Amino acid sequence: MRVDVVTIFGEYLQPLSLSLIGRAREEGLLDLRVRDLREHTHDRHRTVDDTPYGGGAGMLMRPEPWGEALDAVLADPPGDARPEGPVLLVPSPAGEVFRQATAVELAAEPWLVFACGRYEGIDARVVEHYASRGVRVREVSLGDYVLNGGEVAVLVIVEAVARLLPGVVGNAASVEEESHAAAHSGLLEHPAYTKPATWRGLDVPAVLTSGHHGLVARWRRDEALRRTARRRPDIVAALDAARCDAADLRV
Ligand SMILES: N#Cc1c(-c2ccc3ccn(Cc4ccncc4)c3c2)n[nH]c1N
Repeated sequence: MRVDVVTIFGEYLQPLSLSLIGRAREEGLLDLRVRDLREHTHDRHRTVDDTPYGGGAGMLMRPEPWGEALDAVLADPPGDARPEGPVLLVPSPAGEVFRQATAVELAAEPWLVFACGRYEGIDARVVEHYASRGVRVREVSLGDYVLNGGEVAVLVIVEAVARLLPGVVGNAASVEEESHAAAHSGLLEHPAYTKPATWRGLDVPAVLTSGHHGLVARWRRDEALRRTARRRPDIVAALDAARCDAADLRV
């Protein structure tokens, strides 16, 4: 997978050189390229922002540098790019919420491009322009809280997507068994334990040392349901609704 990131704070993305994602880059599973938006400014102060039309607090990012930067990225496609080009991801507090299902979708793409805004965001015509040119543009949000820019979202999204690529996470089965994984029917993960069997007076649940795989599976499922019901009633409600829909289809 090729990933291009346009940003004014490239050093924010240095964590993507570490650990599993760093190794994936070294092994050629992930080709991550960070590009400096300021290279597409032409004034002495390398200005990327200006005041918002209509007034309001803060500054917005000017469209011209973004147009030049994104045109340059799109003019340099990877060999396996789809005919329809990349998915252009624009982190934004007003975006669709990024979920595991989004990560699964994006992991099937050969090329992702991120436009990392700062200040109060990017002039809206940038998204409008590239969408009108047929680029698949998605404004995405990490959730209902406010960050200072898009770089943190890129760290999260690149890690969530890259770890789904074959060969990135050593034990592919563990990826399948995690919280929110489809194989787990979207439930939260059950509690997990390792040695010692007793730690500070706390014992590992006896069923897990029983050697009875059926009972272990049942206990894990029950614990996942219990934890999900307690912490994420929204997931339980969505699963119930989906089950009702499926039942309606069977009538
Ligand atoms: N993804 C994501 C986000 C962001 C986010 C993303 C990109 C930018 C660019 C600039 N800002 C700052 C800003 C802009 C407008 N309103 C308030 C703050 C950003 C925030 N905030 N919260 C999330 N979940």
